[in-house]
Amino acid sequence: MTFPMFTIQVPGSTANLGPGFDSIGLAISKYLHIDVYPSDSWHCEAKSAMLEGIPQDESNLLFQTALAVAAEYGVTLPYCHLEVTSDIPLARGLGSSASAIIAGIELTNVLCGLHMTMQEKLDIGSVMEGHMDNVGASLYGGLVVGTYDGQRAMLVHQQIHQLELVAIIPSYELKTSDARSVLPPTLSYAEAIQGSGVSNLLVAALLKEDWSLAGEAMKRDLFHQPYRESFIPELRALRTMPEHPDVYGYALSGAGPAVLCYVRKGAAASVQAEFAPYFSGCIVEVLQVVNEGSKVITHDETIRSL
Ligand SMILES: Nc1ncnc2c1ncn2[C@@H]1O[C@H](COP(=O)(O)OP(=O)(O)OP(=O)(O)O)[C@@H](O)[C@H]1O
Ligand SMILES: N[C@@H](CCO)C(=O)O
Repeated sequence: MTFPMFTIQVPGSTANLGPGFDSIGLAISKYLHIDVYPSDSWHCEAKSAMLEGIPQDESNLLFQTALAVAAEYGVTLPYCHLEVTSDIPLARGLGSSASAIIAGIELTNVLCGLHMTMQEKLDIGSVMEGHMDNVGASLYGGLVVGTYDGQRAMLVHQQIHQLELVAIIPSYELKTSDARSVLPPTLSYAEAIQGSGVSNLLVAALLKEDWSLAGEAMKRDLFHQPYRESFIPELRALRTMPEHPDVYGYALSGAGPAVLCYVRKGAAASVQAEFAPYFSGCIVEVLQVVNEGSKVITHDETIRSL
C-alpha cells in the first residue's frame, strides 16, 4: 500500500451573507481533500462522484493555480499525482472553486518549500478567484470581512460559535461568471449609500454575533440578490414563506443557486425536517460553521523538512 506524501484539506465556504457582496465569507463543514503522491506527470484523479468531469491534466484548476504560484515565485512545480475527494458540489455557491484554488496554493507551497505567509496566500488566491470572500474563508476558517483591490486583499477574521446553517442546494448548476453577468455595471450614488449602510449594519451585527439583526440586514441587500433572485426560485419561495422562529435570516450563498438559512444553534435539524418538503428538488442539509481553515498533514519526513 502506498501512502501519500501529504494531504491537503480545505473547507468550503459561503460568500456575501446577503449584502456583504465580494467582501464577507464564512467557512462551512464541507471539505475538499487531496492526497498528494509522487508521479512522473501532473495527474489529478477525482475520487468523488461530485467531481465527475473535472480535468485530469494540468488544465485542472488545482494545477492551474499551483503552476501560477510556481511562476510567481520563480520555482518549478514537481510532477505529482493528486487523489481528490470532495463533498462541495460544483457551481452551487458553496465555494468549490475557492477551495480548489487554496489547495493549489498549498500544493506549491509544500512541494516547493515556499513558506508563504497567510497574506501571500490570500493575495494570490484573491487574484485567481477575482474576489477575497470565499478564498479568505477557506484559508482562515470562521468569518472573514475584507476587501480586495485587484492585487492585495485585507481582512479581519473571527470565530463564530452561536450559529447553525441549513443549506438548500438545488440540483442545477449556476456558474459564478453567469450569475455576475446579470449585475448592473453601476449603481446610483443614493443606492450605493443605502446599500453600503445595510452592509455596514450586517458587519456590526456579525461581529457581535447578533444574528437576529444580521438576518434583518440580509433581507435589505441592494448589491446582488435583487438581480439574481429572478432566476433562483428557491430564494423567491423562501421569501413567501412565513418567518420561522428559529431562522434568523437567509441569503443566497455566494453566487447561488444554493440558499443558506442562518439558524439558532441546536435548531438546525428540526428546521431541516420542516423545510425539506417545500424544496423537493433540492438537497436540504444541516451545515456547521468551521473555525479552522485549510491545513496540510504531512506523512513524509522529506516533505516535513522542506
Ligand atoms: N476540486 C476541483 N478541482 C478542479 N476544478 C474545480 C474544483 N472545484 C471547482 N472547480 C472548478 O470551479 C468551477 C465552479 O466554480 P464557480 O465559481 O462557478 O462555482 P463555485 O465556486 O462552486 O460557487 P461560488 O463561487 O458561488 O461559491 C467548476 O465548474 C470547476 O471548473
Ligand atoms: N462574491 C461572489 C461569490 C461567488 O464567487 C459573488 O457573489 O459573485
